[in-house]
Amino acid sequence: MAERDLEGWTIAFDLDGTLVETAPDLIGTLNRMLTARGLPSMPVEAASHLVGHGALALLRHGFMEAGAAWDEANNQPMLEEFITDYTAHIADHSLPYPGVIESLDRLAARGAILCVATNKRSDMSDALIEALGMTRHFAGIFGPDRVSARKPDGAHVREAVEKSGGDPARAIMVGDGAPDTQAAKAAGVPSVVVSFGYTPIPAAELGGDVLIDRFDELDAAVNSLIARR
Ligand SMILES: O=C(O)COP(=O)(O)O
Ligand SMILES: [Mg+2]
Repeated sequence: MAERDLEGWTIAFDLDGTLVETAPDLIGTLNRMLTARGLPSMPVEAASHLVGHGALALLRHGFMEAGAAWDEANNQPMLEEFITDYTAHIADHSLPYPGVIESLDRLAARGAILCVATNKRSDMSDALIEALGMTRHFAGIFGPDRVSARKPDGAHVREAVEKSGGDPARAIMVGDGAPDTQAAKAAGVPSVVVSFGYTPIPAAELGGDVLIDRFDELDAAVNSLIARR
């Protein structure tokens, strides 16, 4: 039996690029919207750095990188078109990264509360996590619409932890991008950065406290952050 040494601790996870490899489906939707307008599609590897600030940012910057004009007046219909297509393809290719499920099980067995703090809208986050059979792992799933401000605002992490029944003074954020490390810092929460996500800035330069290359390194990262406290 694992010792319940993480009782009272909450671990908040980013979703896209941290728990789940979602870029193929997100960029798939972007590419269908580009090609429908006669614009060139983007290779997933070249576009994945666009993921992390929500669907509207992905669309806006994806269209601009494809050389298309972006009219802010059309934000709402473009976002709706994106959401309709993406929802229909939400788990065509998306899968949890290797070791994620085992890692979540281990942390829960050690007594930690687990939650999700993502810039993906909550309904799509719920749908993705449910499609992958991962809902049972989380005390709560918090897109920007379930908190008062989105990452990089610290309120996103703080409120996700509190609404999950945890205490921000005993919490850790795990993410792949600048919104995650900045939100964690603003919330006074230490952060673990995964090196395999979607950041345009090198993962080692995001200002996280510990960098990991694989999920089976997360237990040790959590241990070292708690020991430093
Ligand atoms: O959907 C996005 O762009 C970002 O999602 P994330 O916060 O889970 O990385
Ligand atoms: Mg992310």
